[in-house]
Amino acid sequence: MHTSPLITIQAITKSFKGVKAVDNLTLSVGYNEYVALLGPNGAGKTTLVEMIEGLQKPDSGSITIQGKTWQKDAAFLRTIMGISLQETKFTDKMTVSEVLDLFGSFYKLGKKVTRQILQTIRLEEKAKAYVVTLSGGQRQKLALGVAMLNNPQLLLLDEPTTGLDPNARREIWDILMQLKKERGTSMILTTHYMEEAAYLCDRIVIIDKGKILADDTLATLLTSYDPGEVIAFQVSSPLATNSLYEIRGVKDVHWIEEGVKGMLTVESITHTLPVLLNLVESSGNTITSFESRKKTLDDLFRTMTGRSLHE
Ligand SMILES: Nc1ncnc2c1ncn2[C@@H]1O[C@H](COP(=O)(O)OP(=O)(O)OP(=O)(O)O)[C@@H](O)[C@H]1O
Repeated sequence: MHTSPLITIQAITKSFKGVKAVDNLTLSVGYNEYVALLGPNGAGKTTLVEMIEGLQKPDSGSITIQGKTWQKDAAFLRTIMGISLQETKFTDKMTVSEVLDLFGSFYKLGKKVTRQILQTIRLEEKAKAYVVTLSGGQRQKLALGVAMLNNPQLLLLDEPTTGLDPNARREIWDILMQLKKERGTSMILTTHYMEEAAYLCDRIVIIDKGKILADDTLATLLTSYDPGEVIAFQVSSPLATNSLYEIRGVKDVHWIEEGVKGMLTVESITHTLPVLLNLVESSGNTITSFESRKKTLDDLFRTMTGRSLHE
């Protein structure tokens, strides 16, 4: 049993030309814990991850990993980390197994280990294929294979499935879940995909402007921070915002197109819906599209910041 977390980050700040990319941020990550960093472009995710990786130095604050710091124990920290950067580039002139053997040789690993990794990342049938011939998903799997060669305690993955199709994404998710179960790995993952954070991670940390807005399990984030349900709708002619706020149980009105296409956050769909339909019909208006659903992390983020995660 570990008594202290794997990573302890205390009040770190990093500025670029007066802009605080990471702003007095405190966070810890436990052993065998998977944590997702979720936030819009420019939120500070990459800067935070690069400081944990030792690629950037905080202006102030401290980072300890397994009780060690980059200032004193860089060589040790390198041995416990597996890193995959956004869009890893490998030379096209090598085959898949040559890439794994080359990186494996840095850790003095024999071919037996690299064959095992090839199996884990499910690229055996591509062992002799040149990197240039691989699909996007296969390249990402290879990058993951390289990141896991040294059997790392901590995996740091920057958008590992961006741009991949759902099947390739799912395969990478399976590999990561297998690692968690079989090797007790911890992971910090940055992503723009809520489903990815939800599927893989024990905790979700929402970041904006270098600060943590929320840090919790998905279930807690969705229930206790901002409970409610969502009605997304479109009408044929404009509705007044006031008239919507007058409906009992409506907590928020967000227009995608002012007056005609919007989303209501409501306490209960079953209570609000009949009143909404009545309001629309009694004014001779028509609903042209309609969808009701539970809240998502994107809704939560919009409530917190007024913006979407995907802007
Ligand atoms: N080397 C740098 N020089 C100047 N500004 C930087 C540098 N690196 C990051 N920034 C700025 O710091 C802020 C945070 O950037 P960062 O790349 O960490 O965000 P991010 O959340 O990873 O975004 P994305 O999802 O787009 O990768 C941004 O305003 C960015 O422009």
